[in-house]
Order: sequence, then structure tokens, then C-alpha cells
Amino acid sequence: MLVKDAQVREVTIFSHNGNKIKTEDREINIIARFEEPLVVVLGSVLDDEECETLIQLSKDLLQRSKIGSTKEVSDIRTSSGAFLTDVKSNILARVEKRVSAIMGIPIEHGEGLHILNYKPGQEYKEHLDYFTPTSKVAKNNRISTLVLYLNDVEEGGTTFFPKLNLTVCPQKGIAVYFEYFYNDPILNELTLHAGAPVVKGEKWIATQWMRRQKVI
Ligand SMILES: O=C(O)CCC(=O)C(=O)O
Ligand SMILES: [Fe+2]
Repeated sequence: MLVKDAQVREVTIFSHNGNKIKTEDREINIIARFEEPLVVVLGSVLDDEECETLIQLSKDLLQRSKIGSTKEVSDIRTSSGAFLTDVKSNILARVEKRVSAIMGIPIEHGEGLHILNYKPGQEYKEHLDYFTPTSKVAKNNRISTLVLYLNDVEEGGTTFFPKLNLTVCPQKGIAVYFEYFYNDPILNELTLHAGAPVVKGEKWIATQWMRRQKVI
């Protein structure tokens, strides 16, 4: 009997089933999943000390980049951010290892954890995390994202997926995972997402974007 294509679910990168992911040093909870495109909400990914260390490491870095002239200005993303690329820290190394285990991709495929800080009114408008297929960087395009929430936001600052009608509320230590490496481009486009404006308090996140191949 013929099976209609539409009924066959595409293979995903994320391969964890059940309610928990056991990594080398932590048990992570799978809280919710939206199946196609796959969006997974994960609980207990980072402990308080790890969240606070990532914030502190980026504060040091942001401080330094302000002295240089690399402060980016964009209407799409009004927050300020920094890549923790050349930072040496045991906690950072431990977090990267865990992130790699969750995402099922070697950390060498990552661009380095990117820390973002949003103040009230700041946001990240609707966007796709992968580059347009025609761009030069798309040769080694992004395939998946993990957004780690580093603090509790008093009001606002949710991550939402407008095409899925899905909203994730930030909580310290939790994360949202999604991937966009499907054969069907429509599925990839459904991962459109945004960081809603922070209303009260501030928001800190760490984002890991994974590429198809190693980042050199
Ligand atoms: O701030 C958010 O909730 C979303 C962040 C995001 O989309 C990204 O870092 O690519
Ligand atoms: Fe994004």
C-alpha cells in the first residue's frame, strides 16, 4: 500500500525520547514538545551558579567591547550581546559539553555561546536563525538552536513562534530547542521566532547555534 508522503515524519537531529535526557553530569527534563517542526522545552538544564557565571563572563566581555567600536546597532535586535568564544572557564566548558549532548552535535560545529541581555523595551523581532540559502555563509548553514534562559523575567521577554502559535516563558535554567534541517523548506520556515519585548525587569539568554559542519 502506498503511504502518503505527508504522513511520514521527517527524521530529526534531536534523538532523545521519554521524559529525561541523561548527560554526563545532569538529568535534564523534557517538559514539552511540538513535533513538526520539532520544538522542545527543557527544564533544569543549568543550575543557578552556571546561569550567573555565564552572565558575569559576558558582562566582562561587553565591558571590553564597549571600549572598542564594535557595538552593533540594529532595529531587529535591540539587545546587547557577546560571543563567549575565547573565554576560558571550567563552568563554560561544562555547559558547552552539556549543550552538545542535548543537541546531538559536536561543539566544534557551534559558533560559541552567544549571551544576550535585554532591558525593558528591548526585543528580537521575528527572524529565522539560518542564513538565506543564496548567501555565502549558507555553505555551512545553521541547523539547530538552543536558547538557554539565564534569569527569571518579571514581565514580557517570551520567545514566541508566530507560525506555530507557541510561546515559551523564560525561567532561570530552562531552555528551548528547535531545529531547521528538514528537507521540506516549509518546515524550516515554520521555525520563525522572536524574543518579545521585556516589559519589567531584564532578560539574559545564552544561545547556541549549531552548523552543519565544523566552524573553522
Ligand atoms: O530572546 C529570545 O527569546 C530569542 C533569541 C533568539 O531568537 C536567538 O538568539 O536567535
Ligand atoms: Fe533566533
